[in-house]
Amino acid sequence: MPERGLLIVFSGPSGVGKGTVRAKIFEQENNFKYSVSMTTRKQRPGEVDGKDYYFRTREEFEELIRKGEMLEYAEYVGNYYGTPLTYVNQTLDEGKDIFLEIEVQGALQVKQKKPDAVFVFLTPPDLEELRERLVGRGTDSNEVIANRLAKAKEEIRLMSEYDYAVVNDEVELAAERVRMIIDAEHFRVDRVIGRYRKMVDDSDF
Ligand SMILES: Nc1ncnc2c1ncn2[C@@H]1O[C@H](COP(=O)(O)OP(=O)(O)OP(=O)(O)O)[C@@H](O)[C@H]1O
Ligand SMILES: Nc1nc2c(ncn2[C@@H]2O[C@H](COP(=O)(O)O)[C@@H](O)[C@H]2O)c(=O)[nH]1
Repeated sequence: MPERGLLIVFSGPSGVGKGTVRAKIFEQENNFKYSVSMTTRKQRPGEVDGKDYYFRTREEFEELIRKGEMLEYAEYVGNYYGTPLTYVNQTLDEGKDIFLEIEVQGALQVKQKKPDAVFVFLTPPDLEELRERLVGRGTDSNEVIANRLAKAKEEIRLMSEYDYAVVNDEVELAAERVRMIIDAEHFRVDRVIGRYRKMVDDSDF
């Protein structure tokens, strides 16, 4: 049996740069898998179904919740977002690391169900910079931006639930910090001890 992969939960307020930092990490790292989320939000121009998100109706999403097929889900600013369970479990069973990019309510559910996951919170240098990033991205109305900023304050208050806080001042630096955290997590004694115990138990001398 391969050692189980690492489940990395990557959160932070909308617009902080999670997607941007994740893309930078994935440029240099091809051992990770990415969990494509499901949402009922409207598809933005350029977004691809099955790559950026699985875009579904509320009815379809609620049916999957009923069938127990979501690892976690949350309502965020009027839409459902969630993580399909099967792909995550399959990937971990294959011994590969998997990256979830999700908001805080969902992350707290994962913490209950998969306590050995690694929880990383990406922070903005300050709230004004966060607002500028949301405005600069140009994907949301002023009303949606105001709602997302209000959510951001709640989310930052819950940062203490995470294992690591990484500031996204510069994309390259933030990506390097997250990579270092993941590397270090691979060397945790509780992850490798089982292999060494077996080696010692099975040896003839
Ligand atoms: N370090 C940075 N410095 C300046 N701008 C940044 C930085 N990181 C990301 N951005 C910009 O901020 C905007 C938001 O980034 P991104 O879409 O990656 O955020 P997100 O956290 O994934 O948002 P959401 O949670 O809503 O999906 C983008 O326009 C991106 O180019
Ligand atoms: N709980 C979950 N949150 C998710 C998931 N996928 C994305 N998200 C978060 O939702 C907000 C808004 O995203 P946007 O694409 O509309 O800007 C953001 O914080 C995402 O990280 C998920 O599967 N579960």
